[in-house]
Amino acid sequence: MELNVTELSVARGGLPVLEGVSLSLAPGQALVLRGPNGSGKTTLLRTIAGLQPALAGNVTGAEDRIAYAGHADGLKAMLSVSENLTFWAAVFGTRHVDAALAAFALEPLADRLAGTLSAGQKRRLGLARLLVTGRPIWVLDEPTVSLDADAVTLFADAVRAHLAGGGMALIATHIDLGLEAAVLDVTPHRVVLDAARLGASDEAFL
Ligand SMILES: Nc1ncnc2c1ncn2[C@@H]1O[C@H](COP(=O)(O)OP(=O)(O)OP(=O)(O)O)[C@@H](O)[C@H]1O
Repeated sequence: MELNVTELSVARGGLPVLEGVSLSLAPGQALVLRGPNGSGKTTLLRTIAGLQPALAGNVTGAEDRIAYAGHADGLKAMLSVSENLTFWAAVFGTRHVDAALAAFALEPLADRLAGTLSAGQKRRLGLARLLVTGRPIWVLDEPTVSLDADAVTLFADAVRAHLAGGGMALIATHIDLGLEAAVLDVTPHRVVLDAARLGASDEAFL
């Protein structure tokens, strides 16, 4: 089943950021989002993932099918690496964490408390979580932050394997992951606000 986004308009802090964004993903496909800092990629991904409401437009094919990985890794600091994955596997109703440990070279760290990991190791664990969700659509916001070159390769391999298994991936990234993926530049969809509208937002900065 495809993911379809139609004429989506999204807002952050009460102000419109992007409008008229349409995209679709079929099983086995990846789409890379591009755009300068602050252009609205995170806001778009969060809206597609259902973490915030859209101003206008539709998202279909997303319900209970998206695994979202944002800037925060969402780890339990006082659980070990394997306990973190087991926890998330239970949340998503899956069981096996070994493949996820292996895909991100986490076996040597399996018994380490997540809170003691380096930034790149935490990121690898956060990405390994995707594999235990069992969900077909990966929505990923700057997934390679803190990763070294070897870990970027592991990540790209994991995405390729996911796609080969009929999964889908929507990825905001500033780097070339070497994936066969279509590219959507959000720049033409940016909303240009005048000074009056910029001063009109009273929404809390969350
Ligand atoms: N919590 C917030 N409240 C108000 N405005 C916000 C909030 N978070 C982001 N913004 C603003 O919303 C706009 C879009 O931000 P967003 O994070 O979606 O951009 P981005 O394309 O993901 O940027 P980057 O490439 O730097 O990660 C920016 O102008 C940003 O300053």
